[in-house]
Amino acid sequence: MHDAHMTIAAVLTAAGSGSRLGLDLPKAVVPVAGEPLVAHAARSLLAARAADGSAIAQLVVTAPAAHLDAVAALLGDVVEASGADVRLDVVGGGRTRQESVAAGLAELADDVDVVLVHDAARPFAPPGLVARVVDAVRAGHAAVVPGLPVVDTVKRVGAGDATGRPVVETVPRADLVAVQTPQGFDRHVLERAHAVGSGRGAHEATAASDDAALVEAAGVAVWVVPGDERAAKVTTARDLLVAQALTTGATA
Ligand SMILES: Nc1ccn([C@@H]2O[C@H](COP(=O)(O)OP(=O)(O)OP(=O)(O)O)[C@@H](O)[C@H]2O)c(=O)n1
Ligand SMILES: C[C@](O)(CO)[C@H](O)COP(=O)(O)O
Repeated sequence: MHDAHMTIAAVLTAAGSGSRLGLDLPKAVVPVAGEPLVAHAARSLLAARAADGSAIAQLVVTAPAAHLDAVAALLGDVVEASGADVRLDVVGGGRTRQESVAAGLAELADDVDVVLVHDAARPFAPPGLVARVVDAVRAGHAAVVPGLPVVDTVKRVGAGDATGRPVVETVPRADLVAVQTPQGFDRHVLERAHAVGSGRGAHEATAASDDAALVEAAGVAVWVVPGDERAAKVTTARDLLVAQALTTGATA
């Protein structure tokens, strides 16, 4: 894990439908500031430089089946504009995010040692955050996630009725973080975690909502580094309005 010549790849998940956003287009190809979310996310990944100056060498994008060619053309332009020598692969996604990441991992080049997994739905994760995650993996942590403190009071609730649910307890929040992407991994740790957890991936009810959960379930420690508010996820129509406002400088 301390080899200065490790090769970095990123799996950029963009194959979701965006059902909570509720538009006709898949979420990753919805434009903000004139460009689809997936293009913004890819540009940020490619702009990142680790402490030793290294950058992402392979970008694997998971895309909706009906948009494979369009996403490949779009991301080809982003890679070309970056001026970097980057291998680009675009693959069809799976039924869940977990399956999509697994499909992306299957495309990794042999010499890749460090894998980032990032959501196109987090289009404005700054390059500095990407670098922070890579540097922590290189420092010896096999699994690294960015996390932000939880600002609301958090309560566990029980089964209720049509009017609401009863509080079971107030959860102490000092030790809680809200986890973002990109998440960074030793390649073999992530591949093994996906292999162990593959039986969960077919259905949303059982699939892991992030890759670190699969690594935890495989018994490997996960390390948290400071997250960044700019890496917020676009999930709902309101999130999209906020992203549009922040990129144009307007108030939301
Ligand atoms: N089968 C899937 C589902 C999700 N994703 C990606 O995983 C990221 C996080 O998922 P989420 O925000 O839940 O996206 P959607 O599944 O598109 O949204 P929704 O749950 O509202 O349908 C997104 O970049 C999304 O494109 C994916 O690649 N393949
Ligand atoms: C991976 C993730 O973005 C980390 O916060 C999140 O788990 C995705 O969750 P979703 O249920 O797919 O929105």
